[in-house]
Amino acid sequence: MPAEHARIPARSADAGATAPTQGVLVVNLGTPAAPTAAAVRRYLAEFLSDRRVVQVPRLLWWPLLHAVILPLRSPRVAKKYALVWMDEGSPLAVHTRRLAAAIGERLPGVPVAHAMRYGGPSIADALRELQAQGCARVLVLPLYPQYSTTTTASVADVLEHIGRDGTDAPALRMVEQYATDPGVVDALAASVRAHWQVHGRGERLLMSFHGIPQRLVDEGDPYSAQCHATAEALAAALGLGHGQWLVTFQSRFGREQWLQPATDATLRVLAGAGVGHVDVVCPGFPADCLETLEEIALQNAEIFRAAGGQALSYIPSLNDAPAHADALAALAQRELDAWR
Ligand SMILES: C=CC1=C(C)c2cc3[nH]c(cc4nc(cc5[nH]c(cc1n2)c(C)c5CCC(=O)O)C(CCC(=O)O)=C4C)c(C)c3C=C
Ligand SMILES: [Fe+2]
Ligand SMILES: [Fe+2]
Repeated sequence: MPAEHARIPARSADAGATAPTQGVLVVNLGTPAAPTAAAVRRYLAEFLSDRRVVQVPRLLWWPLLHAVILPLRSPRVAKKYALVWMDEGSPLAVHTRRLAAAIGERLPGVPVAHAMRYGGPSIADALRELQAQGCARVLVLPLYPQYSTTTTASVADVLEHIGRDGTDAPALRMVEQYATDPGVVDALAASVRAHWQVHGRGERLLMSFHGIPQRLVDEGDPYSAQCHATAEALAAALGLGHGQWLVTFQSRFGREQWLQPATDATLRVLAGAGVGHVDVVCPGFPADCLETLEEIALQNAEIFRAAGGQALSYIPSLNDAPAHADALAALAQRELDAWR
């Protein structure tokens, strides 16, 4: 299934006869610059001010965010970041940077950059950089395999603004989703099999995706359906039968009903039912981050053990694995070829 893409108008759409130089911009969510309360607060302030992420009316949300949520949450979350921080920085930043470089190695003659939706490097700066390298057209590849209004559409918002604000910018297209891209699904399946070879096979494979409010799905957000499509494709590639795998949703934020079933509650149920070993893979996270390394591999592993389970085995994200870079470079190349 080809990745869908949206055309985003840009002022400087090229009209020349020679093929314009094409570039690729890999975009991820963003992450704090340091595992400190101050840096986490700056990051969360930008992230949680995005109307795509929190839809509470601003008059209510702004005071609640700045007077309650940021002061309470930032120091607590900073301690979690500190547990998974790498020598070169936040895992999300490190893996995104490495993956973009690996994609670039596979696309000779095509400049490849990376950017973050929140924090830096900014999408605007990265596009200026690609333009300075001669790119008249840039394919934007958000590292969100499943489309959501909370994530992908927020990247599109930024691109639309850049296309409209009158500044000279490359022509832009965006990959909207690649939930069942065969190359990525095969890379995921190979990574699960490799993990089983080294660590043995758990009694269940739990596929845990980041949640969103159920209300958004009711309003038409295709995210949940695409998570299930990814999971079905991965289960098929692994030859898993009914009962051997489950889809769950993690990282709930706020008091609203989020997508069900929840990863932590499911782990408690499995442990209570006598399941000793579970494997957890997070196919919605192309790069390891706080939500995989701390929430799943540390916190949920502890929840599972405390509920009577023996071991939760976390299968890392694909990160800059060669098969992952191969698949995303091939996806980008197909999109670039179709844009000639
Ligand atoms: C699959 C991608 C993601 C979706 C969909 C998503 C929705 C979403 N997230 C929040 C709130 C938070 N998410 C946080 C961290 C975080 N989220 C994603 C991805 C998706 N989020 C990633 C990759 C990360 C990790 C970032 C990192 O630095 O490693 C956080 C920050 C951590 C915390 O304070 O707990 C928040 C907050 C909402 C509200 C939402 C949908 C409405
Ligand atoms: Fe999130
Ligand atoms: Fe979380």
